[in-house]
Amino acid sequence: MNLASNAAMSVAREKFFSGHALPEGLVPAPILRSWQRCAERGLDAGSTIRAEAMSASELRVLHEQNETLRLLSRSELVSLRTEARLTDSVVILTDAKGLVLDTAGSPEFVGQAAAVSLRPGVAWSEMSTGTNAIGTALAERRAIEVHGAEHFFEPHRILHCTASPIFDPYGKLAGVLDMSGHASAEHTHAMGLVRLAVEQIEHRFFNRRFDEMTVVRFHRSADLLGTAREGILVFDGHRLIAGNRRALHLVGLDRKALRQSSREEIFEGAGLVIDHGELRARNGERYFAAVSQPRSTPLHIAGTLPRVTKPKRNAPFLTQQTRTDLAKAIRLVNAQIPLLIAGETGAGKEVFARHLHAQTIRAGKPFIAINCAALPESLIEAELFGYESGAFTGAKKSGAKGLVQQAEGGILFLDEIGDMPLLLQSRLLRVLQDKEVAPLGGGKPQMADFVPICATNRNLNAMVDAGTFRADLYFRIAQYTIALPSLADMPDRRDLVETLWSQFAEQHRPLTPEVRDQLADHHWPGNFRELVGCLRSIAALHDPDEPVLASALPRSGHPVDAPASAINGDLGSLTDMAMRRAVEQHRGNLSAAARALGVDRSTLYRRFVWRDGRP
Ligand SMILES: Nc1ncnc2c1ncn2[C@@H]1O[C@H](COP(=O)(O)OP(=O)(O)OP(=O)(O)O)[C@@H](O)[C@H]1O
Repeated sequence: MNLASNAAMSVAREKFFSGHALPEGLVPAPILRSWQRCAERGLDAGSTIRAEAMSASELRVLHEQNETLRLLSRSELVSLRTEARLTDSVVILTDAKGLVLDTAGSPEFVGQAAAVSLRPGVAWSEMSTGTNAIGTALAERRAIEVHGAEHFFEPHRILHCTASPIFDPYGKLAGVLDMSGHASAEHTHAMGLVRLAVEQIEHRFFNRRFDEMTVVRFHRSADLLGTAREGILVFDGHRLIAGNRRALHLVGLDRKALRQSSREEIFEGAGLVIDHGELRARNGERYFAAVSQPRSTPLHIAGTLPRVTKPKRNAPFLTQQTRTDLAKAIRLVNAQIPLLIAGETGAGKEVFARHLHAQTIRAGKPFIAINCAALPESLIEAELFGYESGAFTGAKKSGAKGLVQQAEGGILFLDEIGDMPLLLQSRLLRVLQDKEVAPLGGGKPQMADFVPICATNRNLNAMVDAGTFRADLYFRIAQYTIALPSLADMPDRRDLVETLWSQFAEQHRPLTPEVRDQLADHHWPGNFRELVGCLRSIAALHDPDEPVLASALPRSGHPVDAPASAINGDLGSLTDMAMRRAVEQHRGNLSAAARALGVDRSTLYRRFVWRDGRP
């Protein structure tokens, strides 16, 4: 700031703080609005600022509450740190209330910044710290620079701060990224750098959990699709639920439209048509577009967006303990620490692992599941590590990528790890140790970046003692073990039955307390798999308006009284009947029958192929 503007600022402050007049035209409008807000709240520019710092344990809680934001911002903080060191500045990440989470940058300036309380745990909202880039960006909900004496409080005159709010995909404030340096230095690029970094962070938020939505991504250049420069709109059925700045700008909307506007309004309103990978606007502008549909809906790009109904993918039922375990597991996976999930069959080990994956920083990357018990021993090695052309008789000419390589950047879920043959255990151990994998047939080793999550329903410790499981592999994969409870050990089974029923039979009448209690008290050796299968079958066999009678439920030795056709037998036969009916209707096509019933194909296999020996 030059001498003339310094003088103008002195006049402006004098006018404003003496209460004589509003210094309109002498200070930028957003700064003046901020001064007014501060004055209205009774802040006194001449008083000393009391910055209340947090205790170490309070700061730990704050960090935990903002774990996702911190993770998604980490690489931006690291890359801006270099720039900050060059300009003798500091980069600051705050939460949505302006509480400082992390700082990085020039060690000298970090020291000086700490003297004016720019340190973790301190609040930089306008109401606590007066006009400043963090607080004012939050209040104005836009990027802002606050220079020297534009700060409300005198001691902050030494600062030049640039900040931008960070929004999550749903338009909610998630935090602020700020760069602060000496007011006397040049900060020409600060605004550009902060904006770019925030764009990256906001884009990273979209990598998470939109599998079940229709996501439209577009950009003028095909090369920039998939980068932070693309526009993104996310639809849940017909409703616009998420979007980034670029996309909202193109369709002439702001964040307030999220959750309010429908796909038809937006596309018709802006005259947009999606056709063969292109998004065309009424004014003739063309964009390259990629549309991803909910996982189970076939891809369809031509014409306007297809109508899709959202398939049901309910959040799993978790006990209080499992929720606590999940929070820990997210942190461990983010720190690349292998996990072991132990639990009886059907206790939900894979469901838990998938739910966990969706909440880690690897969410946008693959989740590759392999059941070590289901693959013939001779194939596991090739399946896991891939092979070069001609590696063995029957190998594909082109060779094949192994599951380990397919899991690149994501999670490799090794189910029934106790069933992995000893020889392969050594190979897996080497891959985990070296973080490198060489395809069969003498292929060149390649770096592998994945986090292994193993699952077992066997006692691996006992297997180690018996010499059937390698101790060194056990220590490697079981750095942290999560034990999922069997249904019999769950404290809140009534709640569980009600929740699952409302998910799988939402059209049906609620269960009566008597029926619910009987289901909750029943012993389910197949755990969730069995209970869920049973509830689905009951729902399939009952008219939604018909109450489920207690007599239709399992009680040892009690006949099952199903509606329409009386079946004698226990709950198993009720389930069997629904399954057989579905298999017949789909002429023996197990995949189609499983889809219709909403169960895994493996469930039908288990019941028909393994038990009866034929479908
Ligand atoms: N927490 C849960 N909430 C609701 N349903 C669940 C939950 N966990 C599992 N299920 C249901 O049970 C079925 C089996 O779960 P999953 O395959 O995760 O079990 P598992 O422990 O991996 O079994 P296995 O040891 O036999 O491989 C799922 O398809 C789902 O329908």
